[in-house]
Amino acid sequence: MDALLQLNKVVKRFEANTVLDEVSFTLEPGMVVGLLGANGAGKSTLMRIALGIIDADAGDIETLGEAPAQLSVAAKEATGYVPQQPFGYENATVAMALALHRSFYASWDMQLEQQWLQRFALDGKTKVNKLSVGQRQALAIIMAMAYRPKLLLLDEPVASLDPLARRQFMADLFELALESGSAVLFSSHITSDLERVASHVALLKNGKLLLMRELDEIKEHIRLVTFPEGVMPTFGEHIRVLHRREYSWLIDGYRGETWAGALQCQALNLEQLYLELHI
Ligand SMILES: Nc1ncnc2c1ncn2[C@@H]1O[C@H](COP(=O)(O)OP(=O)(O)OP(=O)(O)O)[C@@H](O)[C@H]1O
Repeated sequence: MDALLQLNKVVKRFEANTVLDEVSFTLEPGMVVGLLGANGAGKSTLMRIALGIIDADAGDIETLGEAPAQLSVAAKEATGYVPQQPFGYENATVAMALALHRSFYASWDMQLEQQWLQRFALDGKTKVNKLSVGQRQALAIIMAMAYRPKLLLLDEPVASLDPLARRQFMADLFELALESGSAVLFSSHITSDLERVASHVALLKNGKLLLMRELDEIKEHIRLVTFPEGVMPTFGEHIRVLHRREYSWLIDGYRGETWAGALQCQALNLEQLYLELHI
Protein backbone atom coordinates (compact mmCIF):
# COMPACT_ATOMS: atom_id res chain seq x y z
CA MET A 1 0.00 0.00 0.00
CA ASP A 2 1.42 3.43 -0.94
CA ALA A 3 2.04 5.76 1.96
CA LEU A 4 0.27 9.11 1.74
CA LEU A 5 2.61 10.68 4.28
CA GLN A 6 5.92 9.35 5.50
CA LEU A 7 8.20 10.87 8.11
CA ASN A 8 11.56 9.35 8.81
CA LYS A 9 13.60 10.59 11.79
CA VAL A 10 12.34 14.12 11.45
CA VAL A 11 14.02 16.70 13.69
CA LYS A 12 12.86 20.26 14.22
CA ARG A 13 14.48 22.79 16.52
CA PHE A 14 13.52 26.32 17.34
CA GLU A 15 16.81 27.63 18.75
CA ALA A 16 17.54 25.50 21.83
CA ASN A 17 14.08 23.94 21.80
CA THR A 18 14.01 20.52 20.11
CA VAL A 19 10.34 20.26 19.23
CA LEU A 20 10.51 17.09 17.14
CA ASP A 21 13.23 14.60 17.95
CA GLU A 22 13.61 11.88 15.31
CA VAL A 23 9.91 11.43 14.72
CA SER A 24 9.00 8.67 12.26
CA PHE A 25 5.62 7.46 11.12
CA THR A 26 3.61 6.50 8.08
CA LEU A 27 0.07 7.38 7.08
CA GLU A 28 -1.60 4.92 4.75
CA PRO A 29 -4.95 5.07 2.95
CA GLY A 30 -7.87 4.50 5.31
CA MET A 31 -6.01 5.56 8.44
CA VAL A 32 -7.60 8.15 10.72
CA VAL A 33 -4.88 9.12 13.16
CA GLY A 34 -5.60 11.17 16.25
CA LEU A 35 -2.56 13.19 17.27
CA LEU A 36 -2.33 13.79 21.01
CA GLY A 37 0.14 15.87 22.94
CA ALA A 38 0.34 18.63 25.51
CA ASN A 39 0.23 22.29 24.50
CA GLY A 40 3.48 23.00 22.71
CA ALA A 41 4.23 19.31 22.09
CA GLY A 42 4.80 19.94 18.37
CA LYS A 43 1.54 18.83 16.74
CA SER A 44 1.11 21.95 14.59
CA THR A 45 4.82 21.96 13.79
CA LEU A 46 4.62 18.40 12.52
CA MET A 47 1.71 19.24 10.23
CA ARG A 48 3.35 22.41 8.94
CA ILE A 49 6.49 20.45 8.10
CA ALA A 50 4.45 17.82 6.24
CA LEU A 51 2.92 20.61 4.14
CA GLY A 52 6.21 22.36 3.42
CA ILE A 53 5.15 25.51 5.29
CA ILE A 54 8.28 25.19 7.41
CA ASP A 55 11.39 23.06 6.88
CA ALA A 56 12.64 20.27 9.10
CA ASP A 57 16.25 20.44 10.33
CA ALA A 58 16.87 16.78 9.61
CA GLY A 59 15.10 13.64 8.44
CA ASP A 60 13.12 12.67 5.35
CA ILE A 61 9.53 13.56 4.57
CA GLU A 62 7.38 12.41 1.69
CA THR A 63 3.97 13.97 1.26
CA LEU A 64 2.01 12.08 -1.39
CA GLY A 65 5.37 10.75 -2.55
CA GLU A 66 6.92 14.20 -2.96
CA ALA A 67 9.24 16.47 -1.01
CA PRO A 68 7.00 18.92 0.89
CA ALA A 69 9.05 21.99 -0.10
CA GLN A 70 8.38 21.29 -3.80
CA LEU A 71 4.85 19.92 -3.80
CA SER A 72 3.39 19.69 -7.32
CA VAL A 73 0.02 21.28 -8.12
CA ALA A 74 -1.48 17.79 -8.29
CA ALA A 75 -0.20 16.97 -4.78
CA LYS A 76 -1.48 20.30 -3.44
CA GLU A 77 -4.89 19.56 -4.94
CA ALA A 78 -4.90 16.23 -3.16
CA THR A 79 -4.05 17.71 0.23
CA GLY A 80 -6.44 19.36 2.64
CA TYR A 81 -5.40 21.38 5.67
CA VAL A 82 -7.35 23.10 8.41
CA PRO A 83 -4.91 25.23 10.39
CA GLN A 84 -5.50 25.99 14.02
CA GLN A 85 -6.21 29.60 13.24
CA PRO A 86 -7.94 30.04 9.97
CA PHE A 87 -8.13 32.37 7.90
CA GLY A 88 -8.37 35.16 5.32
CA TYR A 89 -11.31 36.08 3.14
CA GLU A 90 -12.27 38.50 5.94
CA ASN A 91 -14.15 40.96 3.75
CA ALA A 92 -15.86 38.39 1.56
CA THR A 93 -19.20 36.72 2.18
CA VAL A 94 -19.22 32.97 2.82
CA ALA A 95 -20.47 32.39 -0.75
CA MET A 96 -17.76 34.60 -2.28
CA ALA A 97 -15.04 32.98 -0.20
CA LEU A 98 -16.19 29.54 -1.26
CA ALA A 99 -16.40 30.55 -4.93
CA LEU A 100 -12.83 31.83 -4.87
CA HIS A 101 -11.53 28.82 -2.99
CA ARG A 102 -13.43 26.40 -5.21
CA SER A 103 -11.78 27.83 -8.32
CA PHE A 104 -8.45 26.27 -7.26
CA TYR A 105 -9.83 22.73 -7.19
CA ALA A 106 -10.97 20.82 -10.25
CA SER A 107 -12.45 18.03 -8.15
CA TRP A 108 -14.62 20.29 -5.95
CA ASP A 109 -17.85 18.53 -4.96
CA MET A 110 -20.61 21.14 -5.11
CA GLN A 111 -23.17 18.82 -3.58
CA LEU A 112 -20.93 18.14 -0.60
CA GLU A 113 -20.34 21.88 -0.18
CA GLN A 114 -24.07 22.61 -0.12
CA GLN A 115 -24.81 19.71 2.17
CA TRP A 116 -22.21 20.88 4.67
CA LEU A 117 -23.26 24.52 4.50
CA GLN A 118 -26.70 23.33 5.52
CA ARG A 119 -25.42 21.05 8.19
CA PHE A 120 -23.37 23.79 9.82
CA ALA A 121 -26.23 26.27 9.24
CA LEU A 122 -23.91 28.65 7.40
CA ASP A 123 -25.59 31.36 5.35
CA GLY A 124 -23.77 32.20 2.10
CA LYS A 125 -24.66 35.88 2.51
CA THR A 126 -22.92 36.30 5.89
CA LYS A 127 -19.62 38.15 5.86
CA VAL A 128 -16.69 36.02 7.01
CA ASN A 129 -15.69 38.66 9.57
CA LYS A 130 -19.14 38.32 11.17
CA LEU A 131 -18.86 34.57 11.70
CA SER A 132 -18.42 33.11 15.18
CA VAL A 133 -15.24 31.14 15.93
CA GLY A 134 -17.08 27.85 15.48
CA GLN A 135 -18.67 28.99 12.22
CA ARG A 136 -15.24 29.99 10.88
CA GLN A 137 -13.98 26.58 11.81
CA ALA A 138 -16.91 24.98 9.99
CA LEU A 139 -16.16 27.05 6.87
CA ALA A 140 -12.47 26.10 7.04
CA ILE A 141 -13.50 22.44 7.24
CA ILE A 142 -15.72 22.74 4.16
CA MET A 143 -12.88 24.46 2.31
CA ALA A 144 -10.45 21.69 3.20
CA MET A 145 -12.75 18.76 2.52
CA ALA A 146 -15.11 19.58 -0.35
CA TYR A 147 -12.56 18.51 -2.94
CA ARG A 148 -12.16 15.14 -1.22
CA PRO A 149 -8.39 15.30 -0.64
CA LYS A 150 -6.34 12.15 -0.35
CA LEU A 151 -4.42 13.52 2.61
CA LEU A 152 -6.14 15.58 5.26
CA LEU A 153 -4.27 17.38 8.02
CA LEU A 154 -6.56 18.91 10.60
CA ASP A 155 -5.14 20.97 13.44
CA GLU A 156 -7.69 20.87 16.26
CA PRO A 157 -10.54 21.05 13.77
CA VAL A 158 -13.36 20.55 16.24
CA ALA A 159 -12.26 22.60 19.23
CA SER A 160 -14.90 25.28 18.61
CA LEU A 161 -17.70 23.16 17.19
CA ASP A 162 -20.76 22.40 19.29
CA PRO A 163 -21.20 18.75 20.38
CA LEU A 164 -23.67 17.84 17.62
CA ALA A 165 -21.63 19.43 14.82
CA ARG A 166 -18.53 17.77 16.26
CA ARG A 167 -20.11 14.37 16.33
CA GLN A 168 -21.36 14.62 12.75
CA PHE A 169 -18.09 15.98 11.49
CA MET A 170 -16.11 13.20 13.14
CA ALA A 171 -18.39 10.56 11.65
CA ASP A 172 -17.88 12.13 8.20
CA LEU A 173 -14.14 12.10 8.65
CA PHE A 174 -14.15 8.40 9.17
CA GLU A 175 -16.48 7.79 6.26
CA LEU A 176 -14.33 9.92 3.95
CA ALA A 177 -11.21 8.01 4.88
CA LEU A 178 -12.82 4.63 4.41
CA GLU A 179 -14.75 5.40 1.23
CA SER A 180 -12.16 7.31 -0.72
CA GLY A 181 -9.01 5.70 0.62
CA SER A 182 -7.84 8.96 2.16
CA ALA A 183 -5.72 9.33 5.25
CA VAL A 184 -6.49 11.78 8.01
CA LEU A 185 -4.19 13.17 10.68
CA PHE A 186 -6.04 15.28 13.21
CA SER A 187 -4.90 16.80 16.46
CA SER A 188 -7.35 17.14 19.29
CA HIS A 189 -7.38 17.45 23.04
CA ILE A 190 -10.82 15.85 23.17
CA THR A 191 -9.90 12.25 23.83
CA SER A 192 -13.50 11.01 23.68
CA ASP A 193 -13.75 12.24 20.04
CA LEU A 194 -10.54 10.53 19.23
CA GLU A 195 -11.75 7.32 20.84
CA ARG A 196 -14.92 7.43 18.78
CA VAL A 197 -13.41 7.79 15.32
CA ALA A 198 -9.65 7.29 15.22
CA SER A 199 -8.23 4.08 13.87
CA HIS A 200 -4.82 4.96 15.33
CA VAL A 201 -3.46 7.22 18.03
CA ALA A 202 -0.12 9.02 17.88
CA LEU A 203 1.20 10.60 21.05
CA LEU A 204 3.93 13.24 21.12
CA LYS A 205 5.82 14.00 24.30
CA ASN A 206 9.11 15.85 24.79
CA GLY A 207 9.76 15.75 21.07
CA LYS A 208 9.38 11.99 20.81
CA LEU A 209 6.60 10.01 19.27
CA LEU A 210 5.87 7.92 22.33
CA LEU A 211 3.12 5.86 20.75
CA MET A 212 1.75 5.26 17.29
CA ARG A 213 -0.66 2.39 17.57
CA GLU A 214 -4.04 1.14 16.56
CA LEU A 215 -6.64 2.19 19.10
CA ASP A 216 -7.67 -1.42 19.65
CA GLU A 217 -4.06 -2.40 20.33
CA ILE A 218 -3.80 0.32 22.94
CA LYS A 219 -6.86 -1.06 24.71
CA GLU A 220 -5.51 -4.58 24.49
CA HIS A 221 -1.82 -4.18 25.23
CA ILE A 222 -1.38 -1.19 27.52
CA ARG A 223 -1.86 -1.60 31.26
CA LEU A 224 -1.16 0.27 34.46
CA VAL A 225 0.27 -2.24 36.90
CA THR A 226 0.58 -1.29 40.56
CA PHE A 227 2.70 -3.09 43.16
CA PRO A 228 3.05 -2.66 46.93
CA GLU A 229 5.68 -0.18 48.11
CA GLY A 230 9.20 -1.52 47.77
CA VAL A 231 8.44 -4.28 45.27
CA MET A 232 10.47 -4.03 42.05
CA PRO A 233 8.71 -6.06 39.37
CA THR A 234 10.43 -7.90 36.55
CA PHE A 235 8.60 -7.69 33.26
CA GLY A 236 9.15 -9.94 30.26
CA GLU A 237 11.39 -8.78 27.43
CA HIS A 238 8.41 -8.14 25.18
CA ILE A 239 7.16 -5.47 27.56
CA ARG A 240 8.10 -1.83 27.15
CA VAL A 241 7.78 0.39 30.20
CA LEU A 242 6.29 3.66 28.96
CA HIS A 243 6.27 5.45 32.28
CA ARG A 244 6.70 4.88 35.99
CA ARG A 245 5.05 6.80 38.79
CA GLU A 246 5.79 5.74 42.37
CA TYR A 247 4.72 2.08 42.48
CA SER A 248 2.76 2.04 39.24
CA TRP A 249 4.23 1.02 35.90
CA LEU A 250 2.61 1.90 32.62
CA ILE A 251 3.46 -0.94 30.29
CA ASP A 252 2.99 -1.74 26.62
CA GLY A 253 3.00 -5.33 25.39
CA TYR A 254 0.59 -6.86 27.90
CA ARG A 255 -0.56 -10.32 26.83
CA GLY A 256 -2.83 -11.33 29.67
CA GLU A 257 -0.05 -12.35 32.06
CA THR A 258 -0.16 -11.89 35.85
CA TRP A 259 2.59 -10.82 38.23
CA ALA A 260 2.95 -12.13 41.78
CA GLY A 261 2.05 -9.46 44.30
CA ALA A 262 0.56 -7.00 41.80
CA LEU A 263 -2.17 -4.98 43.47
CA GLN A 264 -3.90 -4.10 40.22
CA CYS A 265 -3.52 -4.39 36.48
CA GLN A 266 -5.73 -1.79 34.90
CA ALA A 267 -6.76 -1.14 31.30
CA LEU A 268 -6.95 2.60 30.57
CA ASN A 269 -9.06 4.74 28.34
CA LEU A 270 -7.27 7.40 26.29
CA GLU A 271 -7.79 10.18 28.80
CA GLN A 272 -6.42 8.05 31.63
CA LEU A 273 -3.47 7.02 29.46
CA TYR A 274 -2.73 10.63 28.55
CA LEU A 275 -2.90 11.72 32.20
CA GLU A 276 -0.72 8.83 33.37
CA LEU A 277 1.95 9.82 30.84
CA HIS A 278 1.90 13.46 31.82
CA ILE A 279 1.58 13.49 35.61
N1 LIG B 1 8.04 29.93 14.61
C1 LIG B 1 8.41 29.51 15.81
N2 LIG B 1 9.48 30.04 16.43
C2 LIG B 1 9.87 29.61 17.65
N3 LIG B 1 9.25 28.63 18.35
C3 LIG B 1 8.18 28.07 17.79
C4 LIG B 1 7.70 28.47 16.50
N4 LIG B 1 6.61 27.70 16.19
C5 LIG B 1 6.42 26.87 17.24
N5 LIG B 1 7.36 27.09 18.19
C6 LIG B 1 7.50 26.36 19.45
O1 LIG B 1 7.48 24.99 19.15
C7 LIG B 1 6.78 24.27 20.17
C8 LIG B 1 5.68 23.43 19.51
O2 LIG B 1 4.66 24.29 19.03
P1 LIG B 1 3.37 23.72 18.30
O3 LIG B 1 2.55 24.88 17.89
O4 LIG B 1 3.81 22.78 17.25
O5 LIG B 1 2.67 22.89 19.47
P2 LIG B 1 1.24 22.17 19.53
O6 LIG B 1 1.48 20.78 19.98
O7 LIG B 1 0.53 22.36 18.24
O8 LIG B 1 0.54 22.98 20.70
P3 LIG B 1 -1.02 23.31 21.02
O9 LIG B 1 -1.67 22.06 21.52
O10 LIG B 1 -0.91 24.35 22.10
O11 LIG B 1 -1.62 23.86 19.76
C9 LIG B 1 6.30 25.29 21.17
O12 LIG B 1 7.21 25.34 22.23
C10 LIG B 1 6.32 26.60 20.39
O13 LIG B 1 6.57 27.69 21.23
